[in-house]
Amino acid sequence: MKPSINSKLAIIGVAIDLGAGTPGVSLGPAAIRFAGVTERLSNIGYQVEDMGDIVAIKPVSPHTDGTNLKNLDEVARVNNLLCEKVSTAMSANLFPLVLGGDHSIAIGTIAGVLQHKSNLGVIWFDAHGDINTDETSPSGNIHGMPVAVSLGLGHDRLTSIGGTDKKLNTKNIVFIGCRDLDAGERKILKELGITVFTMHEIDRLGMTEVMTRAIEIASNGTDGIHVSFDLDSMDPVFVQGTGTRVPGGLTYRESHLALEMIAQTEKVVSAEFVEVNPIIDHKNETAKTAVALIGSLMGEWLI
Ligand SMILES: NC(=[NH2+])NCCC[C@H](N)C(=O)O
Ligand SMILES: [Mn+2]
Ligand SMILES: [Mn+2]
Repeated sequence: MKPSINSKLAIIGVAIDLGAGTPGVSLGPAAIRFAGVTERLSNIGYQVEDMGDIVAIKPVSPHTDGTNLKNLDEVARVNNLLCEKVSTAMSANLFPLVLGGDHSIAIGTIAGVLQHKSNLGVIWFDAHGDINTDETSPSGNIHGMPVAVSLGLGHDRLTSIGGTDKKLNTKNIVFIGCRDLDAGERKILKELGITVFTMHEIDRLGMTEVMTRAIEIASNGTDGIHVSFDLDSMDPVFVQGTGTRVPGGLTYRESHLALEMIAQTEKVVSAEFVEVNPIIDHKNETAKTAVALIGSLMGEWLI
């Protein structure tokens, strides 16, 4: 089997749970490595360089600057480091595969990729919208905000990461699998005209049609596609080990089919798999699922 994309790959772990409400996703990178991610990718012909983990340190007091943003200082510090690390990997012509950690790390990953790809398309798999700002967030958890930040919306400690001029374009972002959007998020999504394929559209149109449309949106006028995969996009029966489970999600095969179709485009420049929480999991199954999904995105199934 031949890798479908850049054959040199960097694994970057981010051991952080400070952006999430439930502790434990900081152990995600270890769980995914334990489930054999490096071997799996080596077996399909990738040259894998493990760049190790960025480790978050729990602050004494969670609040900063009088905002409702939980752990803002540390989430910002970690994402600045991640932005640099992703950018360094891409400068060395390595495909950055980022392992979470909570979804706040998409802030650093995307900021890093934007240093190299100024017209980046994004396919975002999630039960949630992750497009809250400090003003709309019901929780203050930063993992519910990375899409907004990557568009330049929200607190400047976050939007400044990687440079305020390097942001995503709303017309090239597409969501897959949403089924739990906050009122404020619906408003933002509507105002910005962002395409969302909720579970309703997936049920109606089928995953093949949804992905055909999604790939078109993320490809149109872009210089690459970033895949951000929150394990909670899948149905809870497949992912016990994730903190914000919502019933009625993607099936195992729907998820794989989607990633396989993206792999076939050969336009993927970076990816992240987030919200794997081994503490609440059963026998590391969620990390194993993540590794299998990574295999599909990286072209394992291609003959
Ligand atoms: N990456 C995630 N799992 N995000 C869940 C976000 C939940 C909710 N919308 C919030 O803002 O708090
Ligand atoms: Mn989610
Ligand atoms: Mn998410």
